[in-house]
Amino acid sequence: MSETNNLTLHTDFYEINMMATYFEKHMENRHAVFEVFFRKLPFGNGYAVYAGLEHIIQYIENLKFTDSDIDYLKAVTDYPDSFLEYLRHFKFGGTIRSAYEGDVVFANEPILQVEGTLCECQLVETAILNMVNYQTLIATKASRIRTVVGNDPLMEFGSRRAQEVSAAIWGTRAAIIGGFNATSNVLAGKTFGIPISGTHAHSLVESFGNDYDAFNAYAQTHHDCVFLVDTYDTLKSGVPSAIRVANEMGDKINFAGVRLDSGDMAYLSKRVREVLDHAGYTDTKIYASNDLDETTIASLKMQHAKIDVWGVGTKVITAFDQPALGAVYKMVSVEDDHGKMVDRIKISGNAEKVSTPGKKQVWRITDTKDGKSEGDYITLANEDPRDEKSIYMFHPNYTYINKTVENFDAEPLLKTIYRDGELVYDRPNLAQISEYAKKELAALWPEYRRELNPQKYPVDLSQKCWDNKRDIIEKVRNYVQQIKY
Ligand SMILES: Nc1ncnc2c1ncn2[C@@H]1O[C@H](COP(=O)(O)OP(=O)(O)OP(=O)(O)O)[C@@H](O)[C@H]1O
Ligand SMILES: O=P(O)(O)OC[C@H]1O[C@H](OP(=O)(O)OP(=O)(O)O)[C@H](O)[C@@H]1O
Ligand SMILES: O=C(O)c1cccnc1
Repeated sequence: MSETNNLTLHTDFYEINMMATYFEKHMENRHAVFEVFFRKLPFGNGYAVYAGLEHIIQYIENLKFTDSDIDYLKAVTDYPDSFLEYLRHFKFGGTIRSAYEGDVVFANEPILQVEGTLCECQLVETAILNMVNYQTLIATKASRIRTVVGNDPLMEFGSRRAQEVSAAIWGTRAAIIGGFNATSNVLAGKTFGIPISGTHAHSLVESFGNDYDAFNAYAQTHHDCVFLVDTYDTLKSGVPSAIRVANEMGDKINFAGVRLDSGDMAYLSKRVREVLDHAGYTDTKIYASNDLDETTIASLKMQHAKIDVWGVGTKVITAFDQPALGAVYKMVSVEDDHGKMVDRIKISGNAEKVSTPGKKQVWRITDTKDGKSEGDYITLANEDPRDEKSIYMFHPNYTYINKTVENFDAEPLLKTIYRDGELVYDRPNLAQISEYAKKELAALWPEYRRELNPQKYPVDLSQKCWDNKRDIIEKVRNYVQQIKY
């Protein structure tokens, strides 16, 4: 959260162990390129909403082994003093290219790239994956919920159920990127400038022992009032007590809403709406909470529930139905003994798991006429489709799925955030990021956006990228065949 947080040791031990080996073998300054990608979209969604970059920037800004870090490593490892001294003076001097927070991203394409010395690339793997994996997952879950909620206000209520403090705070921020409007978490509000929003708990009513006294007391201490009406009996006691207090207080309060937190919310919301309207409170909103997610909300919408404001906690902040995104960080190119960059691959028996070697760029291809998405086109970093009149896009594994695209615009997805250790990215605020996210999502065809069984968005390789991959697979195959032990 705080800019002064030093998370340098927030890395897996094996990263520093590899750094020690590179250092001993005088390879620490070899140039390398690593890329982050995930293999499968979460929740069966048609896209993911990228988040995590702000925390990565805060992490990189504070990346430094402190004296106490060095003392700790000296105590628990057998690292030679020369390596510990190297760590003491370690400074991140690499280049990071990344999607922007709020970008829609897809499986099997690089969403972040780190280029620098072998050592610096290796050290940052764990923290970068930690931040991108969690925040992208939450932003995507939030976006699914936003899809079914339409334009209704959507509040994040999850802090009490989040996987500890940092997840609550950064998860809330990610939920805002995914389309939530406000949070109940006051620290997240202060830290990121998120609007804070809140009603009251059942304990307020229990403290007074009845709805009327509790609402009355609340109304005497707050102008804007949303009363939680389900503690004892929503229709017999909760709503009538809220109306009585509102009538008595008149203009002294803004009777903004009532909140339902249990029972059949389709039935109750319709009945409560009738009662409020009948009493003349047609502008008073009905809030709903209680284990909501995109499925229950879609169902409530289908039942024409009269709910105006949605509070969602557990299911968004914990990404309840899928606990991890599974993004990985893979080496794609490294300097050899002769100072030449060689592309690297990770082979797998499963074609989908074979990594795509080489430093790459992802181009978002859109139709010039309507700005709508045609697909993503992965090229080697030195290719630029903007120089071409038409591009041939084909599926990397099923090459018979292909198309030729003309009259297109191509926007690079990976933008430079750090150049040689220097932050060159002008960071937008969270409100700007969520506006951007909304705009990017709108550029996707609705077929990719629906939350149930969406169409698969094309993520294709350029011919050069594909040829490079095939050549390297061939080389690895030859190498494996000639091994004799
Ligand atoms: N009309 C409805 N259609 C679909 N789902 C609903 C409807 N009304 C409520 N739900 C959802 O059904 C679930 C009901 O949860 P639960 O069994 O805890 O019932 P409850 O009435 O809230 O009881 P409790 O008082 O113990 O909280 C919640 O996830 C809620 O959001
Ligand atoms: O259900 P979620 O989506 O996670 O939303 C947050 C929940 O947290 C509160 O319940 P809790 O029982 O913790 O406290 P309460 O006494 O205020 O009802 C609130 O009433 C919601 O039901
Ligand atoms: O303000 C609320 O209504 C609220 C806050 C946190 C959790 N549940 C509800």
